[in-house]
Parts: sequence; C-alpha cells; structure tokens
Amino acid sequence: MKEKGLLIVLSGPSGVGKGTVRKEIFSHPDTAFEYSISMTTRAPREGEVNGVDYFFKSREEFEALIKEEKLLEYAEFVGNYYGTPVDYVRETLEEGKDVFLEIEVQGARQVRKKFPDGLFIFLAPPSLSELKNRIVTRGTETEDVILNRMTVAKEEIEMMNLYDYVVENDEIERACERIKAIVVAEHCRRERVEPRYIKMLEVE
Ligand SMILES: Nc1ncnc2c1ncn2[C@@H]1O[C@H](COP(=O)(O)OP(=O)(O)OP(=O)(O)O)[C@@H](O)[C@H]1O
Ligand SMILES: Nc1nc2c(ncn2[C@@H]2O[C@H](COP(=O)(O)O)[C@@H](O)[C@H]2O)c(=O)[nH]1
Repeated sequence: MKEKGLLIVLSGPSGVGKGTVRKEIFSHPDTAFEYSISMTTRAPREGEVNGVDYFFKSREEFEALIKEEKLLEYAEFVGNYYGTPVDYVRETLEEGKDVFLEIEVQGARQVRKKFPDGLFIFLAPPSLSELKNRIVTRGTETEDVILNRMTVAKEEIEMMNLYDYVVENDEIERACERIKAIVVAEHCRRERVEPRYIKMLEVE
C-alpha cells in the first residue's frame, strides 16, 4: 500500500516571516512538498493574486464553507477568517505527498487534534522588537492592526512549547535550511526517507 504523506504545519506570530520562508522554500524546484493555499475573508494586499496567495472569500461564502465542513481548521484572526481546505489536504496526503500549511496558532491547535502525527514547527522571532520592526517595515497594516497583531503575538509565543520544533528566523536562508533538515530528519525517524528528500537538502 502506498504510504501517506506527512502534514507539515508552520506557524508563528504575524510578521515573523512565515510567508517569506515558505516562498523561499517553494521557490526551489527540488522542494518535495505541496503548499495548501488557504481561504480568507481578508482583502487582498497589493500584488496578491486569488488562487495563488489565498482564495479570497466574502464572510458569507466563508461561513457557508464552515457549515458544509469544507475546512480542516479555521480561525478568526484580528477581524478576518482564515481556513484550510480539507479536501485538498486529505487528497494530497492520500497521494503520498507531503502537505505544507502556513497558519496561525489557533488553527495549528485544531490541526494537531485531527493530525496528531503531523509535524508542527513554530517559527520564532529573534526578539519582540524585531518582530514589530518586521510588521512595520512590511508596510501592509495600519497602526491599529499592528498593535492588535503584536498583542496576539505575545499570546502565541507563549504557546511555542506545544510544537515539535522551534526554529528561529534570524536569517531567511538559515531558517529555510533548518526547516528542510527537520522534515528530512522526521522522514528518517518514520523510516520513509527517499532520495528526493536528500536532494532537497543540497545547498547551491
Ligand atoms: N529573517 C528575516 N530577517 C529580516 N526580515 C525578515 C526576515 N524574514 C522575513 N522578514 C521580513 O519581515 C516581514 C514579515 O514577513 P512575512 O510577511 O513573511 O511574515 P508572516 O509571518 O508571513 O506574517 P503574517 O503572519 O502577518 O502573514 C517582511 O517584510 C519580510 O521581508
Ligand atoms: N488558522 C489559519 N491561519 C491562517 C491560514 N492562512 C493564513 N493564516 C495565518 O493568518 C495570519 C494572518 O495572515 P495575513 O496573510 O493576513 O498576514 C498569519 O499568521 C497567517 O499565517 C489558515 O488557513 N488558517
């Protein structure tokens, strides 16, 4: 029987660099896992594309998805809904591929209950002041939203002990290499390591 894939969850506070690290990992052709695009009711930021960055939904559409049980998990984060499409995740894992979720902490807790064997990685900032600096520098949020996200961030950081691994995002490339090494180690531990995972670790 074909083995199922590994569910990889990358979580951490807003502005720590989850999206940056995820895009860097997926920019490499040797990356051996699939990214699950989330649904959100947040308005698209400049340059964001529907179906690439997110599936952008109205609140009514999102609430219908909740009712129809189309979401593996969902959370309301600073005034907007975010959620993971359940069919995509289950079908892709069933095909034996690893699925990568980039989600906030409430959602990660829900996923842990449904997938206790998933791999849960918390991306941590070097400091709270550097975290705030990164959200401010990104320039996508109003001052109010930044303050709300920082309040939530402090609560999220307190939950990092619920994760299998904590990776500090001090430098993007190093954080990516650490995450890829953790995934390969996890496959070794589960005796499912294949050459494609080793290839992923090759540094250019
Ligand atoms: N290691 C790093 N060093 C310095 N700046 C970084 C680093 N990683 C990411 N950044 C910058 O920090 C800002 C926030 O990054 P990003 O948007 O990836 O965070 P995020 O965790 O995905 O945030 P959110 O949860 O709000 O979507 C961006 O401007 C990004 O360029
Ligand atoms: N619980 C979920 N959280 C998600 C999902 N997709 C993204 N996110 C997280 O939401 C916040 C805010 O994102 P932003 O794009 O508005 O900055 C951030 O922590 C994301 O990781 C999801 O499907 N479920």
